[in-house]
Amino acid sequence: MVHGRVSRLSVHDVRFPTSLGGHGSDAMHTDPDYSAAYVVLETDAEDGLKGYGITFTLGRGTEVVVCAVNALAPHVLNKDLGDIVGDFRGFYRQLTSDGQLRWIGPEKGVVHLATAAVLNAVWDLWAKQEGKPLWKLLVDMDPRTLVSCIDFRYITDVLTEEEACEILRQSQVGKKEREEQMLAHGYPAYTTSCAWLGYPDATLKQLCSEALKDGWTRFKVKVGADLQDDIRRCRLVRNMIGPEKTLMMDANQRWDVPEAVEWMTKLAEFKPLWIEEPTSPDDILGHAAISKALAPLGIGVATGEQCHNRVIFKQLLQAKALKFLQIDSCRLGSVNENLSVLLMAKKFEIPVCPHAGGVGLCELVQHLIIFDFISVSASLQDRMCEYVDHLHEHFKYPVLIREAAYMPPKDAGYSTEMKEDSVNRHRYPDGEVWKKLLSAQGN
Ligand SMILES: C[C@H](O)[C@@H](O)[C@@H](O)[C@H](O)C(=O)O
Ligand SMILES: [Mg+2]
Repeated sequence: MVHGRVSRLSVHDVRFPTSLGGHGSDAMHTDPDYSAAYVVLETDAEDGLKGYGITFTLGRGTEVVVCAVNALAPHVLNKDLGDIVGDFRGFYRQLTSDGQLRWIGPEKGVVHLATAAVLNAVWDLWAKQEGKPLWKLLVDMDPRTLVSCIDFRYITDVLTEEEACEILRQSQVGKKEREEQMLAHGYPAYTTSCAWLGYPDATLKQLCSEALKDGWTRFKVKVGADLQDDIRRCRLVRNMIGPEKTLMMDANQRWDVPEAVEWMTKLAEFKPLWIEEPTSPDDILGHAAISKALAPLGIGVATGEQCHNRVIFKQLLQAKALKFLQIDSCRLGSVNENLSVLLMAKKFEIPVCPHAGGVGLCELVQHLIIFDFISVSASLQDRMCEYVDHLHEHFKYPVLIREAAYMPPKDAGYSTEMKEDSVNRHRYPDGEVWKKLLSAQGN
């Protein structure tokens, strides 16, 4: 049972110099250093368990998220864990509705990333105390308790608590079989690792042929900076993977609405399943216009990795602005808010294909999507979870990929815990890795 009072919250600025190798680069983020604001929660329970939570950042700015986490800390410190999870909706609302802090959000930007980091740590601790991996904690929870974690404010016009409960009740049928299916075969994944924008063609070719050997059948390519480059790179990848395998494209918000349509019309010959983030993540009607224009070409719009909150997802769904919905475990307000989006997607019959990669996103989001399959969507049709092959070695419970599928984690918790040594070495700016790099740069 859940027990203990939160006695300490610490937060670390942890950065990995991925920009040195062009890893993670796209048309808008040309030099990301995959980073995290990393939260550790301790309690007075004397059970040796701690809660770990991350939110993903790209390097500079992580210090700002760390500040925001510290600003939220008074809401968590000295709280009884049982009281937090016993009224999780209330606690979520307390964090996101702080009468002063909400002015610098609300439920968006830095303060929401900080909320995600803190709540991810709470979920990790809860699952650890229950001795279950997070996905299993969620799968075993009765519908009433699950929905009691969700703040339905601003979404009751499309999803009420009763409807959410009903969706979960209906999906009880066949749950056991789906859990067995996940344990045996895992959740299908696609890879983004081969075709970051900063990779030269030779690297792209080599990584693509390795991925094919490893059994990958779905590939995502970064596009959007230069049309001729895109045509060359997409042709290269399509030729290597053949006509049957799946290709996705990701523009990371590079285009205006008409530009997105024109550009994608020129890339249509490579038969992409989707174009991801064609324009500003805030432009709901723009996404709808692009979706409509590209539908006759068989190209769907995917978005969500920079979608602020459940309200924007609600409107994207209402406006028929997307064909694939990409939840993010660290941008939305943790599991609580993600649950509401999974349930809305189910209601609108839109497949969820989570955003992952970064540092730790694969570790976290696998729990959500496995839960989604078992307890909400009950379908694998048009669904897959992103995978990126970076930085897993820094995690205590790294993802396990088998035959291009995420195998359900077995360890208790939310797989958020990093190795202590990795954290120490990559702490910014005084960890060993950064001390060396910064002094080499003359800083
Ligand atoms: C800066 C990052 O690597 C992004 O390019 C990445 O999250 C990407 O959009 C993705 O879909 O994986
Ligand atoms: Mg993307």
